Amino acid sequence: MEDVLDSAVGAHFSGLRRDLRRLSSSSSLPSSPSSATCNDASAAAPSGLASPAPRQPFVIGVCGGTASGKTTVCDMIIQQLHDHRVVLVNQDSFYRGLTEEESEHVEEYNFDHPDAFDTDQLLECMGKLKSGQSVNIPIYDFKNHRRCSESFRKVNVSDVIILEGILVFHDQRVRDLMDMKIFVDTDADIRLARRIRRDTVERGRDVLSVLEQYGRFVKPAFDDFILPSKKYADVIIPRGGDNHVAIDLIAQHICTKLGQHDLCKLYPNVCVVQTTFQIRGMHTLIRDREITTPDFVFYSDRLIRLVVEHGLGNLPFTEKQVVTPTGSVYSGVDFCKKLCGVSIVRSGESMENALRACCKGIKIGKILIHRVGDDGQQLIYNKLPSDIAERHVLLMDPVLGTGNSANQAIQLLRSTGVPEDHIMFLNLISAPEGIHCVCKRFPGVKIVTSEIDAGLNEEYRVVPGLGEYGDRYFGTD
Ligand SMILES: Nc1ncnc2c1ncn2[C@@H]1O[C@H](COP(=O)(O)OP(=O)(O)O)[C@@H](O)[C@H]1O
Ligand SMILES: Nc1ccn([C@@H]2O[C@H](COP(=O)(O)O)[C@@H](O)[C@H]2O)c(=O)n1
Ligand SMILES: [Mg+2]
Repeated sequence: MEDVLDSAVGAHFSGLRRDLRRLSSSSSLPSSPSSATCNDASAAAPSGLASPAPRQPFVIGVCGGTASGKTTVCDMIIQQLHDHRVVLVNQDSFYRGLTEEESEHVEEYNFDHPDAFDTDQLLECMGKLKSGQSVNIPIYDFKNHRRCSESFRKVNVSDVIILEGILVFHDQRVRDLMDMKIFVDTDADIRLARRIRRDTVERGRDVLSVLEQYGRFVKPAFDDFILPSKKYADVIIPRGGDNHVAIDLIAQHICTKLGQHDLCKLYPNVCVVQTTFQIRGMHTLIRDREITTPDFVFYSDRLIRLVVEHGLGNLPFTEKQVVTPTGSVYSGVDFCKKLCGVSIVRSGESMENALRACCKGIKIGKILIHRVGDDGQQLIYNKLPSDIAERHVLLMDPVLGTGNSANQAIQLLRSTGVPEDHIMFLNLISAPEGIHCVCKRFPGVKIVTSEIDAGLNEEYRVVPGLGEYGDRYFGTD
């Protein structure tokens, strides 16, 4: 046991960028984005996975004058949210089709008035999407001012719904659906220039008709309906798609919101590594009972490394300046040096290599907890660095189940003088019961995990879980 207590030569580790700590994520189900094909059933979300109760999608409203760059901004946000399922719903899809008579006098028709849209149908579709049902959305043809009678766009359930259109802030019922409202603010002359180009190139109009429509309907409607709705915006983006800073900030905010599992909101010290398809894929592999031991070890190691890096990224740091080989000053940060690992034997030992790989020469202590009966836990062994009370402690156990072992280990660390807020518990999967148990008793302890599972079964095993982790990792199953 003594062998594992390496002599520390100052921790040296590669931490994640500190700002990533805000981008924690839940175990929501990444899947392919919604299909955008006509009459086409798209890929369904995978079923039977380790998701908590389904959460309502995050709804973003994007409003702004014609040709302000709404669609462009939405596309840029979607690109940045590539790890999440995002669907774009255009208010334009809900334009009422013109009757024969209206078509004959199309130049008289006001496409910029709220009555031009079937808002009830939009509300019905949005309501279904919010409640997790897929919907068929009409396809509108700007050339003949009608909806396509045979085709529709099937939109599937998703993590984020972006609703975009000139009048999406006009109706309070539509506004009430939104978790975030963005107004794209672009100069009127730029918008008119873009509109002329777009409508002549893409919508089969001539310049004169565009100018005529603009002066008669588009501009007055902007002044009467769109501009007054700007006050409802949470964020105003000047210059539309040219404003990369604003779009980055918005995408980051959405990621943060998406990443907030309900338990993360309840306990601010719970961090879930931001989910990606890679992470989801690795979880799929290690949870598969058919996987071979080498594969289980390989993918567990990859996930553990991510959790460890995420944990290290949450440690305090100090500012530091260095001189680069060009003689310039680089203002950076210095890692927290006083830290150590403690693994809960035996599964926690699987996490030691990742910690060593990140923190050169780190001291790693051990705690062995022997289960006695169903409810009690008895600690039978520990070997910890003598100066542990002065260190930040990364406590490691791949599975947080009931929370009993974790609490017992944390209690032991506390009794050696480690302050609660110097303890970070790293694991791969957490049961909500375990999170409640630890966070209620030790609210200052930080928990970093890669997924929060559904819960515990009657045998106190995490479900869907991944079985006896230690046996699977060390090949003794
Ligand atoms: N930042 C930009 N620079 C140049 N052209 C742009 C920019 N943003 C949008 N456009 C062009 O202007 C037109 C209108 O943009 P779009 O995003 O469709 O606006 P909206 O959806 O608000 O009507 C499109 O042809 C688009 O390619
Ligand atoms: N048949 C139609 C329907 C709508 N319009 C114009 O489209 C504008 C809204 O779309 P944006 O992408 O520009 O937001 C709106 O200003 C309508 O005038 C149309 O010309 N013909
Ligand atoms: Mg558009």
